[in-house]
Amino acid sequence: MFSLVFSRRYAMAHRLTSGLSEACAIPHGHNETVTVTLRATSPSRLDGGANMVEPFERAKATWHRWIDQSLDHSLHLSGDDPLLDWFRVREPHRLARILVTPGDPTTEVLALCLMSKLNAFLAADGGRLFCAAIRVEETPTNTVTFEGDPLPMLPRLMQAEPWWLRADMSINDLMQVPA
Ligand SMILES: Nc1nc2c(c(=O)[nH]1)N=C([C@H](O)[C@H](O)COP(=O)(O)OP(=O)(O)OP(=O)(O)O)CN2
Repeated sequence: MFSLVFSRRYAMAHRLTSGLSEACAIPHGHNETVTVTLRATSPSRLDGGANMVEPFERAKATWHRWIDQSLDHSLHLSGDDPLLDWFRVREPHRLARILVTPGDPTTEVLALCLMSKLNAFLAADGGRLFCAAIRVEETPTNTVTFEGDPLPMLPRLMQAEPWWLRADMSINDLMQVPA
C-alpha cells in the first residue's frame, strides 16, 4: 500500500505543570518537526495516466497552511494552566496563538491532537485520505510516534467538538476562528 509522507517544521513553546517534569514547568521552546503518513481510504491500482494517489500539493495544502498560520510560534498550555488567565485578561488579542490541550501539553497529547486535526481536514476534503501515523520530533533526541486511531487515546472530555475535531484554523476553544 502507498503512503504519502510529509514533514513540516514549526517553532513552539510550552510548559508542563503536573509535576512529573519540574524543569519543564518553566515556559521553554522547541523547534519541532511533525511527519505524517497519509494513506488512501479506498486504495486502488494506479490508473496508467496521472499515476498518483493524490497530488502532493493537494494532500498537504490545508495541513501545511494550518501549521504555518496557527501552529508555528504558538504557546501550548494545559486547559487548567493559570497562564491562560493572564492572556484572557492582559493580552486577549494573542489568545488565538495559544494551543490548549486537556492536561499538560506533552509531545504525546500534541501528536494525538495534530493527527485528529489532520483527519478533520482530510475528511472535509472528501475523505479520500486519512492519517495512518504521526511522528513529532520535540528535540533532536526526543520523538513521539503514534499509529492508529488517536481519538480513543485522548483524555476524556465533556466538550462535544474540541478544536482538534474541527476542520478550521483553530488551536483552542477559547474563541471561534473562521475556516
Ligand atoms: N513523555 C514525555 N516526557 C517529557 C516531555 C514530553 O513531551 N513527553 N517533555 C519534556 C520537556 O518538554 C523537555 O523540554 C524535553 O525533555 P528533555 O529530555 O529534558 O530534553 P533534552 O533535549 O534536554 O534531552 P537530552 O537527553 O538532554 O538530549 C520532558 N519530558
